Amino acid sequence: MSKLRVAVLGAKGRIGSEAVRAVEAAEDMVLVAALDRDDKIETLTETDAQVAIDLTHPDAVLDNLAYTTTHGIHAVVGTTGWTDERIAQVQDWLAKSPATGILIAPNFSIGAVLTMQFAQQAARFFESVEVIELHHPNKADAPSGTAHRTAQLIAAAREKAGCAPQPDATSTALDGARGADVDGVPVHSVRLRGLLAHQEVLLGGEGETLTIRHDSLHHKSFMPGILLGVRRVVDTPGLTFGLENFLDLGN
Ligand SMILES: NC(=O)C1=CN([C@@H]2O[C@H](COP(=O)(O)OP(=O)(O)OC[C@H]3O[C@@H](n4cnc5c(N)ncnc54)[C@H](O)[C@@H]3O)[C@@H](O)[C@H]2O)C=CC1
Ligand SMILES: O=C(O)C1=N[C@H](C(=O)O)C[C@H](O)C1
Repeated sequence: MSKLRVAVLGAKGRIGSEAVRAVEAAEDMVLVAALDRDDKIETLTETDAQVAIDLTHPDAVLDNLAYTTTHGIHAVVGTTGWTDERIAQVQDWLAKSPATGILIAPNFSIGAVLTMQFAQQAARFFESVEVIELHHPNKADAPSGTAHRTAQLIAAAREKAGCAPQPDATSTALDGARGADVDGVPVHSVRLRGLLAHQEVLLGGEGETLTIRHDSLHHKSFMPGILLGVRRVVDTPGLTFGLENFLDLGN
């Protein structure tokens, strides 16, 4: 069987450099390009890349996807900063290149994906839910893509179940003290040297709390998810949002 021809964008970055090593070590893949900021994206077509893994920056990812989609190159995207408008733009490009697949995953680690699933499952049983994400201080965006997605999933589950808005009697607060509001769910961002990527979902009800916590302690935690995404995206045309769609989670 021929090997998948894979390129990494953001190859000199924290997660991109780990992805380069993971692709090189995968027996069913060959790394055809490892590009960073000053390299020309045309290298993707020159090297006949089948899949591009984008681990760059929210300011760069859309231009990269415009190129890959137009040229029929599948993409596995870990870069964050997704809004409804940006996703709609990607859908427009895909409509003109219907055989192309794009996977956008807010988080490639299995533990983080399960955290989102468990939080979504638990959300309707508790009066209050808040999300705290904790990352290294070099991170460009806040809140994290994972926390944003977690809060959206929680809010959707609560709305579907007809939950009342969360109680909060705060009448005076310093700006930011109650976090960012994502669809009614407060999301708090901590940036601290020594951390990598961590998240807690706090759920509270009468006389009890439930805390769901996940810790990524090394960038290796994201690699099995990225490699799975590469293997699956070539046979999955259109946009897939979330690695859970490629995992058999039984729901
Ligand atoms: N979905 C997931 O599981 C994960 C996602 N991420 C996300 O991946 C992104 C990168 O994170 P880090 O590696 O920590 O950042 P980083 O700053 O260490 O690396 C980003 C790299 O992309 C390069 N770059 C910028 N623009 C580029 C362009 N147009 N073409 C090619 N390369 C370009 C930069 O020079 C840099 O080397 C962030 O959005 C982060 O949130 C990070 C870890 C896991
Ligand atoms: O920047 C990071 O490091 C990470 N970014 C992703 C996010 O914003 O959720 C995934 C993980 O948290 C690591």
